[in-house]
Formats: sequence, structure tokens, C-alpha cells
Amino acid sequence: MTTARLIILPKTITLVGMMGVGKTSVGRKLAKQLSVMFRDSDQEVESAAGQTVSNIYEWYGEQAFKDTERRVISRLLSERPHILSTGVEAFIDPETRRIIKENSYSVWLNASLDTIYPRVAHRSHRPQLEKGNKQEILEQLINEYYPIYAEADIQIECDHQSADLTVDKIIDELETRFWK
Ligand SMILES: Nc1ncnc2c1ncn2[C@@H]1O[C@H](COP(=O)(O)OP(=O)(O)OP(=O)(O)O)[C@@H](O)[C@H]1O
Ligand SMILES: O=C(O)C1=C[C@@H](O)[C@@H](O)[C@H](O)C1
Ligand SMILES: [Mg+2]
Repeated sequence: MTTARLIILPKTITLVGMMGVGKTSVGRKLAKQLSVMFRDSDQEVESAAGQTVSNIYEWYGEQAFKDTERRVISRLLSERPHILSTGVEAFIDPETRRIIKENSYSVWLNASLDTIYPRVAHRSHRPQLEKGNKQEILEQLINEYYPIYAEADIQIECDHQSADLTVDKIIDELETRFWK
């Protein structure tokens, strides 16, 4: 008889990557699989500030959002190990990136424009994509952000695979790299 391996998570797993890649949906499944809490930094910023991400951008500006996000992520990473899904720009901000790298396993969910674009094309609650042509903005962000996301501890290719398979690959990769 084979028995499932019991994994006691030593540190939080922080998911980073582009909008629509699946940080929230994969993160929820991963948390369930590892029997730990799931947290989403965008949702935590919204409850800390009592405002939506869009309103914070509109009324206080991008820098105010980033500063709040950094404080919220720092607090979350001082709590017991869990799965943390982050906003698109969290890992791009140098100080927030340092905090994530020092205090958690960072995992980049990587996917191409072809995978991401159809998922976000009709979204209206994300301020970055409201600034112009969504496909062009996504292309620009991919060029600018992917070399920085590549600094994450591990990278999972998410094109053409189910969220469940992505969860399995994250656990396999972390076991190989850190838990053997
Ligand atoms: N294979 C897949 N992996 C992940 N998500 C998928 C997949 N196929 C379809 N989806 C869908 O794509 C969407 C991914 O959105 P999700 O909100 O999880 O991304 P995100 O990275 O958290 O985005 P954001 O940065 O905007 O919060 C969900 O609606 C999810 O159901
Ligand atoms: O798509 C967007 O415009 C955004 C998405 C969120 O993840 C936020 O964290 C981000 O800064 C803005
Ligand atoms: Mg999300």
C-alpha cells in the first residue's frame, strides 16, 4: 500500500506573476492540498484600506497602493506558513521583492500572452489594463516584468495545463529543491 507524504510547510509559498495567470485560483487549490490557509494580498490590501484596488489607484495613486501592499505582505509573511497570492506588481517593487525572497518560497507562475490575454480581456476591475489597449499593455508588462519574475526561487510553466497540474508541479519542484 502507498501512503501520501505528509508535508509540514516550513515557510509560506508566495505566488507571483502576471494578471490572469492563476495566482488566486491555483493558490486556493494549493492551500487546500497542503491544508494551510490561503491569503491574497490584493484582498488583504482592500480589507486593510477599506477600499478597492481600483479606488486606491484612482484616489491615492499607484505609489500609495505599493506602500500599503508592502506593509500588508510584510505582515502576512510574519504569520504562520500559508499560501500567499500577490498582486502583479508586488514582486516588481524592489523592497517588496526582498521581503518576499527573504521570508518565503517565491514561485513564478509563467504563461504566455496567448494564455493570459483571453482570461483578462473582459476584466474591468484592474487599473493597469484600463489605461489603453489591453493586449498592447500586457505585451509591454510581459517584456518589462518577466526578467524580474525570473528572480523567483522557482518557475512553473503554466501554458496548456490545468490548475490542478500546476499545483502538483509546484509541490514536486519545492520537494526537489528544498524539502529533500
Ligand atoms: N489552467 C488554468 N490555470 C489557472 N487558471 C485558469 C486555468 N484555466 C482557466 N483559468 C481561469 O483563469 C482565471 C485566472 O485568474 P486568477 O484570478 O486566478 O489569476 P490571478 O493571477 O490571480 O490574476 P490577478 O493578478 O488579476 O489577480 C480564473 O478565472 C481561472 O478559473
Ligand atoms: O491588473 C491590475 O491593474 C492590478 C492588479 C492587482 O494584482 C494589483 O495588485 C495591481 O497593482 C494592479
Ligand atoms: Mg489574483
